[in-house]
Amino acid sequence: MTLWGRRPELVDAINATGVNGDYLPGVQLPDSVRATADPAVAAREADIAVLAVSAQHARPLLEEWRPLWSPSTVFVSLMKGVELGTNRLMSQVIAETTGAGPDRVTVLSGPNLAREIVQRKPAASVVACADHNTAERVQTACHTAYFRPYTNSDIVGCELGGAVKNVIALAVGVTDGMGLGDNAKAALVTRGLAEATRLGVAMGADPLTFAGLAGMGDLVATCSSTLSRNHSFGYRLGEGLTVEEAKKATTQTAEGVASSKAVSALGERYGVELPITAAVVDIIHNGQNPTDVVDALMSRTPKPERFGDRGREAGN
Ligand SMILES: NC(=O)c1ccc[n+]([C@@H]2O[C@H](COP(=O)([O-])OP(=O)(O)OC[C@H]3O[C@@H](n4cnc5c(N)ncnc54)[C@H](O)[C@@H]3O)[C@@H](O)[C@H]2O)c1
Ligand SMILES: O=P(O)(O)OC[C@H](O)CO
Repeated sequence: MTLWGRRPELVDAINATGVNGDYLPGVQLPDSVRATADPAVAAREADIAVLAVSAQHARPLLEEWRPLWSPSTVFVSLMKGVELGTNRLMSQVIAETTGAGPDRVTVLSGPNLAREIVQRKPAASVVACADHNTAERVQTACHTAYFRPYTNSDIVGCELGGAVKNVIALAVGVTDGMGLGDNAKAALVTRGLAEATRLGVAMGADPLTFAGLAGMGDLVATCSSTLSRNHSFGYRLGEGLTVEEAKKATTQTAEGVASSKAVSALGERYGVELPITAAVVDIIHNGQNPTDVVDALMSRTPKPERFGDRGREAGN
């Protein structure tokens, strides 16, 4: 297994010690992992390419790498973000930049905090692909005694579940940082799930996907874990840090920060009301005060929890 990294000094350190000290200090990587700073070496003979850079940086890299892939390489996106500007899901970015058809583009999404996985604690996930055989191939490749992947044909639902949960985790982090309690957290998780489901259904996803690992599962993990970068980022804002201060204090990617704007734009494009996402955008991108935003969210017009019995929900 070959791991590509940007910085030659980190690549050399990984090969010399078997440890990625900048991202996973203290974790011994399997002997089978070799690192390289040369993307051509990593792509050469790659049957399966796992893509895990931050979502806003994926397109330029993939464009640069376009000539490197074999025509049969299967792509697995771990990226839980939506591209700013185009509002494209990562599977769409991968398809556009590699030329791969739907049978070669998969998404792996679920409650998968990296630190717990490298500690080999049990986790489950979903491999989504339009082609069931490809999904099964990736499922087999990553199934271990401590990692249990399920297949799913709903790529849009799985991907959107992963991207929207980051935005909701930011919101939960804010209310946790403000000391607003567990009722507020439960309300945001539940209505956040409704928000993700509404948008997903409008985009052609199966609503039941959001009750699964890539929906509810990932919301629970991300909104309740101190390991979550999105939750931690929101928490800092809730404690009173400015957005710039929170960015400085965050060394890894909190995808929801940029993606909140893209998710909000998707809501506008598909005519879906996303009030929690709008609240996160107001705090992070429009300079609004968290206390005012929470007040505004709570004082919205009262609504039924659901309209009718066909799963169409009111805005929350
Ligand atoms: N860490 C997790 O627990 C976890 C779990 C599931 C999914 N993900 C998803 O995986 C993706 C990556 O997250 P992460 O945790 O690895 O983030 P990270 O911040 O730890 O690492 C991001 C990586 O992208 C690289 N990168 C940053 N800017 C770059 C650029 N301009 N060009 C090339 N490379 C660049 C960095 O060098 C780094 O290796 C995100 O979409 C995240 O949502 C993360
Ligand atoms: O640390 P976060 O907030 O990016 O979340 C990591 C994973 O997506 C959890 O499944």
